[in-house]
Amino acid sequence: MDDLQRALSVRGLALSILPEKGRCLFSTRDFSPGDVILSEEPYVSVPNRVSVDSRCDWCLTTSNLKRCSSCQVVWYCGSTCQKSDWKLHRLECGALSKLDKARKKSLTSSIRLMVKLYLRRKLQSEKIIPTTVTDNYNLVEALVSHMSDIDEKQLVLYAQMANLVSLILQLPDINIKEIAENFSKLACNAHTICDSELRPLGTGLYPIISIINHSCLPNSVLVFEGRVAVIRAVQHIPKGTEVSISYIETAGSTMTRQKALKEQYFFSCACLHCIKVGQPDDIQESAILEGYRCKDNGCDGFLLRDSGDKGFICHQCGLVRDKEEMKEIASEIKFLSEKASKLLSSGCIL
Ligand SMILES: C[S@@+](CC[C@H](N)C(=O)[O-])C[C@H]1O[C@@H](n2cnc3c(N)ncnc32)[C@H](O)[C@@H]1O
Repeated sequence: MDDLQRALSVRGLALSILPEKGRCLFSTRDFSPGDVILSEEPYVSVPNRVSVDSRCDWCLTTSNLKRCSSCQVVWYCGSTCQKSDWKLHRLECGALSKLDKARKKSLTSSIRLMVKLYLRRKLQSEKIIPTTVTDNYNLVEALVSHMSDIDEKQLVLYAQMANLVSLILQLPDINIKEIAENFSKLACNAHTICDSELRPLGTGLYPIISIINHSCLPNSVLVFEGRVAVIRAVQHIPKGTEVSISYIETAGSTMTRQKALKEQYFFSCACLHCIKVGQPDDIQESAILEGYRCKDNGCDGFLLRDSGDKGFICHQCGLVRDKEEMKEIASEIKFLSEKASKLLSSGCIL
């Protein structure tokens, strides 16, 4: 911990713990908009499984790919990327080569990410890959898992996935429960690696960046430069401020954001945006973003997502419309607007 604090303090950051949020990063100096606060290589990463194109397992490009002739699963764009990944892929290749064709085809990104996580841990513990204060498995151990919040169905799924990982790895002393817990950690800590146009390329685990908490009014943003994750300030961050990013699409109503955060990250956001829930400007903003007018008996209120997630409730007359009704309304609106744009483009409406 002291070594990590020292490494962070060089960057103008400090690790702290808040009772309501757990670990967090604070600034120990001022940052200006655009400043790079932190950048991190992934502890492990995998390309997305894409139907037509494959991606280089190291840099995630789709150009000049050649498949590993031995395992027939992993692709590289050239010898530089292949060499960078070789120590880990040598082990992974041996494990994947033993799988039959159908199993190889059904390998998901999450399974591959977990296999790589355990192989990297093994290589670091055997000192084949060096360990540093910002690149070690202890940082993965420290991640939150929310195991006690997960429902039974999800736990069963994680246990099945853990069994598959264990079958692929064939390592002695492998702990299925620990692998299942690591799947839960990935769910609330791994990041989707995107290109500059926000197209998803892969998934990576960045254990230092994973210390950063969420705000719907964040002072920083996570972007990717290739596989490197970069945290940049989007506003002036004075010394002594918590660094925050947004985990979700912020262009949603307060209830929609709260629902997304609760479902994936198991917390209720209490940022300055969220505490305004129910206030006139929050209702106005939510109505613009979600766009349903009540219109029941001429009511001019807005249908907004209800906090209990039953459906939508009119803030003016209190009418509740359940999710099915809202789905029907949404598809009717879609149908009508498609019809209108067809008529417009055919010149029938002037
Ligand atoms: C990626 S981790 C962030 C670091 C985490 N606080 C820790 O102790 O490792 C995500 C988890 O942090 C907590 N968290 C993040 N942002 C929060 C917030 N604004 N309020 C409360 N908890 C938050 C939630 O438990 C969430 O699942």
